[in-house]
Amino acid sequence: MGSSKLHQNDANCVWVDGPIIVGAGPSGLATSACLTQQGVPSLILEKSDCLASLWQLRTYDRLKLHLPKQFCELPLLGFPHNFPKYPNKHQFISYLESYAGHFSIQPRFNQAVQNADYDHILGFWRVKTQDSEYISRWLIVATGEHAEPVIPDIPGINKFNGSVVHTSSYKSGSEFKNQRVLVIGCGNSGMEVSLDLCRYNAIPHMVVRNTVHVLPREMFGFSTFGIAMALIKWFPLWLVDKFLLLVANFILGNTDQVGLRRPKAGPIELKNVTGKTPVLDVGALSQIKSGEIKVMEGVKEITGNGAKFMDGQEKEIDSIILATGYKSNVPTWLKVITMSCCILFSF
Ligand SMILES: NC(=O)C1=CN([C@@H]2O[C@H](COP(=O)(O)OP(=O)(O)OC[C@H]3O[C@@H](n4cnc5c(N)ncnc54)[C@H](OP(=O)(O)O)[C@@H]3O)[C@@H](O)[C@H]2O)C=CC1
Ligand SMILES: O=C(O)C(=O)Cc1c[nH]c2ccccc12
Repeated sequence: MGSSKLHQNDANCVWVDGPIIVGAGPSGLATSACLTQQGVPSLILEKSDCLASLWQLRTYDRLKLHLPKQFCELPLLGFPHNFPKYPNKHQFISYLESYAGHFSIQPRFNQAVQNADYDHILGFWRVKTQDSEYISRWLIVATGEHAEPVIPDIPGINKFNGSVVHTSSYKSGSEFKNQRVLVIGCGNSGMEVSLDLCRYNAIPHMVVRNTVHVLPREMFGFSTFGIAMALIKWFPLWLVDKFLLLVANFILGNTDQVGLRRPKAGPIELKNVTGKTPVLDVGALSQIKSGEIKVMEGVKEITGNGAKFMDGQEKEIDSIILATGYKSNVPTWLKVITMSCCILFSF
């Protein structure tokens, strides 16, 4: 079974047996594998020329999963046993490639979906890419929340003389040796990139405009995420949040003192309400405490060779890294969501 049989006519119209899945990332692959196991064919349309393009093309060299492997494996086929607790990106990609191979998943690459419309009269989805129209009764959206980088409009940034890159193009601090680097954003990307920069003797200035929950990656040898997921089965959410914060303060100290103020809502409540992920500390915090990573309040303005901050400080800067996160691109191509015939998946 695996990939769908395709019926293509001269007008580049392709009839797909089974669902069309948009996106060959972890969710798309997992969905296709589960359908295959049930004897249902499917077809994955992938914008890029490879699977898991976010992982292959838009992650930095030293990236490791920050959740233990048992929380990141896909259904039906787990990680190889010799993988470490926190697989690196190369291991994760090779796992996804063998996963696709195992289930004979062959995405159609270089197919950027431009428009998906449900024909209510005929009961079909019409999914248009740059060179074909695919038709199926079912559409599965698996393009994730990280399809496009968020590039904020920061006053003066166009006049900056140095380089400006988003974290999705950042590979390693080797390109920033001895530079003063402004890292805008303090999510997991901002923290990990700042740490990587320190390892190459760059001087990161990390902009923190808001509150943030920093938690240790592990508590007493167990992953914080695993502890949180186990406790939430037995205790109310507020109590688990209180426990996590108590232990986090015990292990990390009071993060307020280094300019990382905690939100009023606890880490799990915040994730549930706003989707904001806690930062799992993999070493940046100790670099902040020792002053290697400088925490700056929000940016007011970028100048030709530096930045002015909300608190009135001014700094000379050589490069800027936007660690400002990602967004979904679904609203650009899926105009009407009919929940009964469209399923949204997120890894
Ligand atoms: N090792 C791993 O497994 C890693 C996992 N990840 C995951 O990838 C996902 C994306 O993470 P990430 O790329 O950090 O994105 P996030 O969306 O988590 O963080 C973006 C950060 O940028 C800030 N920001 C956005 N716009 C501006 C602006 N105009 N000025 C100043 N600050 C701004 C946000 O602040 P505010 O809160 O105010 O909006 C926030 O601090 C997360 O789920 C994360 O956990 C990321 C890196 C490593
Ligand atoms: O890494 C992610 O994307 C997460 O969502 C991690 C996460 C969500 N909720 C938590 C609670 C405690 C520790 C980690 C997490």
